[in-house]
Amino acid sequence: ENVSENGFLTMALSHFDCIVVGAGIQGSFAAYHLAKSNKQVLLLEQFVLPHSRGSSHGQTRIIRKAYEQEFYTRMMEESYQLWEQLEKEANVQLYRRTGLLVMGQEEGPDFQMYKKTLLQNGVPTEILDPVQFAQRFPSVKRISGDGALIDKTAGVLFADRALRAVQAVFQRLGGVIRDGEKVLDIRPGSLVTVTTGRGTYSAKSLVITAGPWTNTMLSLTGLQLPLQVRRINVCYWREKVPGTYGISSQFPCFIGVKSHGAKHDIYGLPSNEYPGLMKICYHSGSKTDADQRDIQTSREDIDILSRYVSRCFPGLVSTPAIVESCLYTVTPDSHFVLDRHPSHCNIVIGAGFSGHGFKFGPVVGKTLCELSLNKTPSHDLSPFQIQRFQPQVKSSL
Ligand SMILES: Cc1cc2nc3c(=O)[nH]c(=O)nc-3n(C[C@H](O)[C@H](O)[C@H](O)COP(=O)(O)OP(=O)(O)OC[C@H]3O[C@@H](n4cnc5c(N)ncnc54)[C@H](O)[C@@H]3O)c2cc1C
Ligand SMILES: O=C(O)[C@@H]1CCCC=N1
Repeated sequence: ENVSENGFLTMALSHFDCIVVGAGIQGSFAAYHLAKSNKQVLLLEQFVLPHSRGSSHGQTRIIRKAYEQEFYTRMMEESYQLWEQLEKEANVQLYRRTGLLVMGQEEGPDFQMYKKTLLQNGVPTEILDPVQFAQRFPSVKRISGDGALIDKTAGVLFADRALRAVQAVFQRLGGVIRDGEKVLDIRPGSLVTVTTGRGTYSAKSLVITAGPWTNTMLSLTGLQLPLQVRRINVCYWREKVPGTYGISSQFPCFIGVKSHGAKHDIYGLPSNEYPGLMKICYHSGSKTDADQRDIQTSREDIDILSRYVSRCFPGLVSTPAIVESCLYTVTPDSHFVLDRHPSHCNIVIGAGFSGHGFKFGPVVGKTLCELSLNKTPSHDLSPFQIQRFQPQVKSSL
């Protein structure tokens, strides 16, 4: 494989400053920031790109500053700026502002935390009383006792387009993507050696952003993190009158905070990618294995969604018209892992994005780049350290 068109061995290409494993949104942004720091970077992806087997595929994701934890809201300040920068570099629209409607038990701790974080951080926010809610959203039935607010900064990210854009800019900066090339072995050391099905490469540092395959990769380095892979049913619901909940009718994204007795949040995006269909999902799913996800194990989440849709969204047919699938890689506290490997400081790990990492892609990529280049991280990484899992972290050697 290391033979160029004119027959010379291209040995020079097999050594890089940094190798990134996994070309989902996090690995692609890590590679992009490393290339911007003038590093020679190799981005390895097991599947031929684009693919729909991980967590970063699909047309849309929610972007928002509304979070229960302030550290995410603060990181999003920078993430918005970096998304805008990528839009300019790639000359493509990646974000459309819609606002985010947050609904939840008014006096409950979750809803109160969203409200507090938004207000304390000066995020443009509207609080709606029941009368204002009914006037503004006649097509949504508010659950009695629910409060409602709008994060006005929120909107939709065009996910597939974003992934293509960041990879294209990375390549324009001189970065190398090798797709259809699965990493089979990792040898830690002052130079890390990575073997794929097609060749062996070395680098001063390695970034592992393997999504649902993270523990498979980490087992090659003697580490296991407490990560669970979950299959998410991505459900689209037909509008009885097309456009009722449409992006063009200024309908917002929404989060129903543990609504209607559900253990997890329910969230949705206005109809857009499939005309006449609104995407509404449950923020959990059945445990699976990254390579076994197509074996459906449970429909419990779809039943919860159907009940919610029929109660709160009377303008939708309450059985899904399309069900696609996607994977979450979830940590015990739902916070990310952004850290160095505990035994090998030149191996950096970005994992466990727990179903809410896409919007942070640019800032996560920047952080992984900083860790990999031994720079001081721009954000406080204490919520994301591996040591918080002790004693659940296992050595697999
Ligand atoms: C249904 C759904 C809805 C979501 N909604 C939102 C949302 O609204 N807002 C938001 O911010 N986030 C959302 N998320 C979460 C977000 O999409 C993920 O956090 C993010 O995509 C994770 O990206 P990743 O790069 O870590 O993983 P992935 O995209 O899975 O990338 C990992 C890559 O590593 C590759 N890889 C693995 N092993 C190897 C190997 N051995 N060799 C080479 N390559 C390898 C994989 O093939 C894959 O391409 C949602 C997720 C899902 C599933
Ligand atoms: O990250 C997001 O915004 C979405 C909606 C809430 C649950 C998870 N993903």
